[in-house]
Amino acid sequence: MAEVVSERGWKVRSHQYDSEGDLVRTVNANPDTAGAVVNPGALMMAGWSLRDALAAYPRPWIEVHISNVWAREQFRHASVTGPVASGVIFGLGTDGYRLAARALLGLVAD
Ligand SMILES: O=C1C[C@@](O)(C(=O)O)C[C@@H](O)[C@@H]1O
Repeated sequence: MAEVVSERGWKVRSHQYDSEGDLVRTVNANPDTAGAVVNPGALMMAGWSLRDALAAYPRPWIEVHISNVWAREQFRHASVTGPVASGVIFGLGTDGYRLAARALLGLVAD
């Protein structure tokens, strides 16, 4: 991702947390970013606080899931976060992160 966005001079800030509160604080603390790529993990199904934080995030953001959630259990087929994303990528493995970074370049004006 860092290599993809470097063409615009952007840097990647990378955060990984297990707790929803830490994720919410991170989203809220970074409104000054060009955009975001978020894999909410299982919080896609019930992370309403994260959903609200992402809905308030003022920049484009892409939801990424490494696995094809539609090919998995029924409970993974609905996302509470996806509807407030600029776009969603799933099932393409970790390439999804690179593709999301590329999509952000297109969504954010120079
Ligand atoms: O934690 C994960 C991983 C995941 O977000 C993925 O990247 O495929 C898909 C989620 O349903 C699951 O809970």
